[in-house]
Amino acid sequence: METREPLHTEAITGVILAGGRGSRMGGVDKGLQNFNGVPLALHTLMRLSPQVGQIMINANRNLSAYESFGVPVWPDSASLGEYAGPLAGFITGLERCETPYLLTVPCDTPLFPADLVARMADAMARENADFAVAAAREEDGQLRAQPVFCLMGVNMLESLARFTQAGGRKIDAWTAQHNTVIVPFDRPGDEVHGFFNANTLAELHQLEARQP
Ligand SMILES: Nc1nc2c(ncn2[C@@H]2O[C@H](COP(=O)(O)OP(=O)(O)OP(=O)(O)O)[C@@H](O)[C@H]2O)c(=O)[nH]1
Repeated sequence: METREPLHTEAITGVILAGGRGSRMGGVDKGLQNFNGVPLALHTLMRLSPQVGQIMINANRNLSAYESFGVPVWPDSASLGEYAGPLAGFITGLERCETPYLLTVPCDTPLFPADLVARMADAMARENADFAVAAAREEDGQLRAQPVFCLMGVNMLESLARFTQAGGRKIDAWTAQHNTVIVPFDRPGDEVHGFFNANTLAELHQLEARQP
């Protein structure tokens, strides 16, 4: 297989996915919940900004609160119906992206690696892949893909539109249709809790205690 040119991180736009219902957190707007005194989406923004060329937030509520963080904020279009899941945020990101590549990150995983984008971009270029998806070793010792951490070319929009119009809603079912490289983040030195996410307020408080 032919190896592609290196993929420069300036060519990547990061989209912070904060558009969910947050039902396991009692229906609150997850991205606006504080993590060590900083709203989760803003914490994510600060961690992601040095890693990408551009950044935006995908949110469906409290848009002015997100806008106060100083980056573009885009809600999902109505085309898939309300709260269609993370792929609705992928579509929004791909439609609004002004660079050749888009990286998705959730707003509820505040300790994700500082070298996330560089390693995903390297792997994608090395394998000449359509997608790079992060993987992390979970508490049971298994290495599992974290499909919401996904790097792709903006040319994937057409494929995603087709997939979702046919009723598809699962990220991994979509990426499986293409050439995907899984990028493990389990080297010695990688933060063990890097991909722990907070679905409930109790999990959010547990994560605060793990902040290095
Ligand atoms: N744009 C958009 N993003 C979503 C939607 N649903 C989930 N997400 C995002 O996808 C990521 C993973 O979401 P989940 O934890 O599965 O869903 P959630 O809505 O945040 O929380 P629960 O309702 O408790 O499942 C989060 O970053 C969410 O903000 C949606 O309908 N639209």
